[in-house]
Amino acid sequence: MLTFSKMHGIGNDYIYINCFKETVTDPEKLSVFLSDVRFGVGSDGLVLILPSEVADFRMRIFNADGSEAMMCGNATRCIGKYVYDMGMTDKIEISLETNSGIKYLTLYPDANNKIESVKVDMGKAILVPREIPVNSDLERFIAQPVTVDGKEYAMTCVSMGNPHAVVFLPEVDSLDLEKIGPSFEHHELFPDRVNTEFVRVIDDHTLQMRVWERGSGETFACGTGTCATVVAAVLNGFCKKEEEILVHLRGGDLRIIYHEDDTVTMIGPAIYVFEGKMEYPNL
Ligand SMILES: N[C@@H](CCC[C@H](N)C(=O)O)C(=O)O
Repeated sequence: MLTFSKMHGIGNDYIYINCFKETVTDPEKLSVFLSDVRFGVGSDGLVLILPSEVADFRMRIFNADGSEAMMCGNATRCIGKYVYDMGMTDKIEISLETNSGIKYLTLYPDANNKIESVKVDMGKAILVPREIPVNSDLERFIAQPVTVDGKEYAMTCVSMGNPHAVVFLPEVDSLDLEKIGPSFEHHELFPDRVNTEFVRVIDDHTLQMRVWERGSGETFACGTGTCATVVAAVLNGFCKKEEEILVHLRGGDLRIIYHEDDTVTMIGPAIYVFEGKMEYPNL
């Protein structure tokens, strides 16, 4: 039998497997299987919690289509909660190895000594320039023109270990993400595909965001995408560095700070939903 847990960070839900106890032989296929709501459990993908030789723990994250990603902001917070609540650590400052380097987590326990929220030092944002002549350095990064489904958008491309294209729009509620999301994801500009954030600026401390995730479709939240969004908002002059920005997503809110040294801090909740057991599927 395979024991798994379902957890979510503001609705971005993954199946978590504790690989200190379980062995997963084919995580790509297992992610596709488990993510399916009818034949599996239903999730945005699969997260493995593993031992690490360079940090306290290690994370591997697979999208619902089985592709492995470099980083996942919401899963970092959930792993922080999992390892503390399950008694795998008694530290509230832990390090987590990811495919995009080591991330540092601060865990905040509630009155029952269960973790309710987690702060993650997400490392440095990397700006992705456009390859056309420009007048200034900043112009190389912001408002890059892209034509999608015959319509022109201005996007700011930011890597948080994984790639994000951030598009600011006057409103995002009426967008047909099932249609434009895949067109961004598979656009010829992104041979490795891309996560796309559609963002409305509410004021200089508040943003609203919807996201189409590479490999999983529209999700209720994306941690790395929210960080990329705040970085893009600062670059475009909507927000300021060192100020806490509240981002409203479909599943809840995240608090993000883009620092002077280009590192990004993310703060948000982590929720344990249930533990399950299943026969290891015939993949
Ligand atoms: N939901 C995640 C990001 C998951 C990976 C992404 N879809 C990719 O392929 O890069 C988050 O919270 O950051």
